[in-house]
Parts: sequence; structure tokens; C-alpha cells
Amino acid sequence: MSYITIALAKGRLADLSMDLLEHCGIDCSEARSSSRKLIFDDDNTGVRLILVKPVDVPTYVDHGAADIGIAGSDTIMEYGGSLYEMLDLGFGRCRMVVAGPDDKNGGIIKANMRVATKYPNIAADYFRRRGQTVDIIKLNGSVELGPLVGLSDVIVDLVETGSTLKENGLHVIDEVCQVSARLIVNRASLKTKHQAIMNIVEAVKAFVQKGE
Ligand SMILES: Nc1ncnc2c1ncn2[C@@H]1O[C@H](COP(=O)(O)OP(=O)(O)OP(=O)(O)O)[C@@H](O)[C@H]1O
Ligand SMILES: O=P(O)(O)OC[C@H]1O[C@H](OP(=O)(O)OP(=O)(O)O)[C@H](O)[C@@H]1O
Repeated sequence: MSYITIALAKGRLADLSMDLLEHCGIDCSEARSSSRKLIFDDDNTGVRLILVKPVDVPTYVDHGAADIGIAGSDTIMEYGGSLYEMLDLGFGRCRMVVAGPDDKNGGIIKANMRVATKYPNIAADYFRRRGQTVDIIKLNGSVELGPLVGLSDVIVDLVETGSTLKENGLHVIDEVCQVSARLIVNRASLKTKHQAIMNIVEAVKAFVQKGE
């Protein structure tokens, strides 16, 4: 059987992504309940789900190992590549910000600042557009530690409730962009499996629009 493969992010987007697909008739029950398995076939719909690290969803889709992916716009933007971004799914909403120990007025922005971030491409692009030379330090988590231990002057990271910043004495200096989950499609798959992919895209779109 030739499946349509959908890459889903493990972690905080997983449940909402599976809710969405289940509303579109795709069985996610095994993917929800299984602990270590990574690949799940629904023979009724011809959909294969694969579970990957959130940051890797664009990689699987860009290389054609998945036809469709659901990922945060932060990871899609950071990856770059030539993916089709088909839908804003409206969940996983947060903001990408520059934050530091001083607020807007005090935090601005000395020459040759050190910027800690999980998003080196987005951060570099933001400061390049401001005409500012910075030193980017790539981290993989707990980014808020950077300014607290003298690793960096500021961070570029996600803020949702603001409690991580607050509990670490950091303030938003500027917003880089809004973030939400997106449905992405491999360029070649959209040509070679057009109808099957558009059936899924249209079903997801109808469900998302109903919730708006
Ligand atoms: N408060 C938040 N913090 C981080 N990401 C959020 C938040 N709210 C929504 N998101 C979205 O959820 C996506 C996945 O986040 P998640 O924390 O599951 O993965 P991750 O940060 O890559 O973690 P890990 O490295 O532990 O796998 C992010 O890329 C972002 O689009
Ligand atoms: O504004 P808040 O609601 O506090 O959410 C923001 C925090 O959540 C994310 O971290 P995550 O939980 O993914 O952990 P990480 O440090 O390992 O990236 C993000 O990187 C912030 O640290």
C-alpha cells in the first residue's frame, strides 16, 4: 500500500496534532498510547504517522521522508528550506522574543552583544535586519540561564505565559515574531500525490475554520 506519511512532533504539540487528525478521520489511537514505537499505519485511510523530535519535522518533510508535517512556525522558519506551508492550525501559539535582565529602555542593545538561543538563524536574521553585529551562542534548552550565569547578554526564545522569564528575572525587550503550529507539505509530494494530499489538507482546513 502506498501511504501518505505525516510527521508529527512529539512533545507539547503531539496531543493537539492528533486531536486534529482524528477529527479528520485518521486513527491516532495507537500513536497516542504506544510508548516507544515511532511509526503507525492506518490502513483505512492510507495514512502513516511518524513521531519525531519537534525540531526534525521540517527535515523529514523537506527530504520527502514525510509528505506532510505539523510543526511550530518557529522550527519551520529556523530550518528554512523549500517547504510548502499550507495552513496555520491556530494552536501552539506563543511569541518569539528578545529578552534580557533589563527591560525595553534599559535593555537596548549594546554593540557586540552575546545572544543565547535555540534559534541561531532566526536570531541572526533579526539582528542583521537591525544592522546590529552580535555573537550568537547556540543552546538546546534552558536558554533563560544564559544571562543569569554570564553566558550571554540577552536571549532569543519563546514566551507563552511569561512565567519562565518572570521566575528568572528577565524581561521582554522586543518581539521577533508570533508563533503557531503549521501544516507543511513536501513540494514533490504535492505534485505526485496531489489528490490524496489535498484531501487531507482540505479536511484539516475545514476543521480549523470551524473552530475559528
Ligand atoms: N511555551 C512554549 N514553549 C515552547 N514551545 C512552545 C510553547 N508553546 C507552544 N510551543 C510550540 O511547541 C513546539 C514544540 O515544543 P516542545 O517544547 O514540545 O519541543 P522542543 O522545545 O523542541 O523540546 P525538546 O527539545 O524537549 O524536544 C515549539 O516549536 C513551538 O512551536
Ligand atoms: O512563557 P512560558 O509559558 O514560561 O513558556 C516559555 C518557555 O517554554 C519553553 O521551554 P521548554 O518548556 O520547551 O523547555 P526548554 O528550556 O527545554 O526549551 C521556552 O523555551 C521557554 O523557556
